[in-house]
Amino acid sequence: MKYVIGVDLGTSAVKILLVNQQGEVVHSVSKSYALIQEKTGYSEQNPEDWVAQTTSGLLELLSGFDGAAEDIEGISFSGQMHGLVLLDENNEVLRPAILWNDTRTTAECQQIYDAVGNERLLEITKNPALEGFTLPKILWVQKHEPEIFAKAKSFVLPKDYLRYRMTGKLEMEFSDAAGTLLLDISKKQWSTEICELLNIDPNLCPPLVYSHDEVGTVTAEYAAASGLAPATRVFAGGADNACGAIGSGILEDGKTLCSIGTSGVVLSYEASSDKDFGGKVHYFNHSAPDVYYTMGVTLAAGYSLTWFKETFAPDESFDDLLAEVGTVPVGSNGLLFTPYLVGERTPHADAAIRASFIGMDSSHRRKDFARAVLEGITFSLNESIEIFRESGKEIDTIVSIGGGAQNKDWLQMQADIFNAKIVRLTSEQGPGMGAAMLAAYGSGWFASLKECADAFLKEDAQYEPNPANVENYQKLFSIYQEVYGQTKAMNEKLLAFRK
Ligand SMILES: Nc1ncnc2c1ncn2[C@@H]1O[C@H](COP(=O)(O)OP(=O)(O)O)[C@@H](O)[C@H]1O
Ligand SMILES: O=C(CO)[C@@H](O)[C@H](O)COP(=O)(O)O
Repeated sequence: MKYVIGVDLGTSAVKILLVNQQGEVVHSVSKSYALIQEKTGYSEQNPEDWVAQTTSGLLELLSGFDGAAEDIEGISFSGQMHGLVLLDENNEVLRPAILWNDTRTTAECQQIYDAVGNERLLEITKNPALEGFTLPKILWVQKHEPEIFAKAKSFVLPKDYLRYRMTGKLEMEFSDAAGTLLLDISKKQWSTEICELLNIDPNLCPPLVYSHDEVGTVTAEYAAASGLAPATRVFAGGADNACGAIGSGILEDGKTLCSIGTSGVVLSYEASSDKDFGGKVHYFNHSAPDVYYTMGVTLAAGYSLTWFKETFAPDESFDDLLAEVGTVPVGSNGLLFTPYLVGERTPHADAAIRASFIGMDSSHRRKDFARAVLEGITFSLNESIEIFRESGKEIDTIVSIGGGAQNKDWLQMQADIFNAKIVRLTSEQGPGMGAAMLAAYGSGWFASLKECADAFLKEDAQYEPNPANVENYQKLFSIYQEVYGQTKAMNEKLLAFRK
């Protein structure tokens, strides 16, 4: 039997899947790492932690594997998007990585609009300047840490750095490059125009490859450290949302995905780059060759739940914390939560907004708060679904993945709030499975990713919307939508009091 490995370098943890030729996950390991949040709006990680935890995860995975390391034909990656890893001339990391949920760069977004112009930026990149994207982070380092920036010879994204440490070779692939705001997404080339307008040396941008491209094999040094065989073929991999789409079979028109990880995403397949969403949703290159996807992003989706657990139930598991949410009625007995803990992206690109609980009553107990948190996250994702429906997309079935797909009450809530059938696959680990599928396709096991998806992906359960709940949630959703406008100015005044 032959195998492939999919490595999902997430924000909360690296998840490693060993997958056989039938698409079965025969072994998986997860290793977590911390976020560094020194100030409000800041979010960083140490790239060495990603490497150390992946290496230790691979060692654990291989020690529990009864085949030979040589049976593992290929490895590929899925990575948290947009995070800036700056490297010097020896490819040494110059500073901690600045992550996708770091929103310190509002001034740099304005700098981009001033230099490039809103319309031209949209023409080239198909996206607006958002704090989370990589280019504003590069400009922030250029302005605030000039001595570090002077030493920078290249930049990569999180999983590209991890892959570099395995192969000794530096590349970026199209699906992650799309989230830098430096890629001409239709031409699939770095935009020298944007680089010149912002005084960025285009040589900082690494060579571009496709997600399924073989970029080398594992170095002898990394093989010795991880237990992998040196002949293991390494494939470039993709942005976690692009890989999540592959791992959920979002490979043709009309397919929609909801992913609740640290962030939350509603994603839709696009065959071409010529649709016009006016920048309301992100528009990126897929990890399937030469196609695209659009998506709306909730910055703090699973992160809101994690925050709630760590603050109010640090010693309990997610399952224990959520055990009673099914006994609380729709609407959490009048308690409403907006998940703006670190600002928001879709539909409100706003780094200053913060979260609210509205309607707290002395009768509310922890289970009401827990349900309100789940409902608020799901309402936020529903705002992206509304944008897609308003653009004419028909959304009647949604594949749900990520940590959020582990809870049955939450899956039913998604069906009721999205008013669509929710499908859960046998593995909710879409991005890791997508990465494994890129390795399987790259290794020549299948003629296309679609063929691989047909062989590997299986439905586990379906959740149908309950009409009475749908009606109540529609009323609650319109109240939810008012909260942003009602709290925006107050949050701006509170900015001065934040850490
Ligand atoms: N049993 C569970 N039930 C519901 N949500 C969960 C559960 N376990 C984890 N989560 C949520 O899933 C999130 C992690 O999902 P994951 O897809 O692993 O994220 P990432 O890829 O960002 O590291 C956590 O933030 C948490 O809120
Ligand atoms: O910024 C985005 C997408 O634009 C995030 O979706 C990141 O890619 C992180 O993903 P998770 O760790 O939540 O999976």
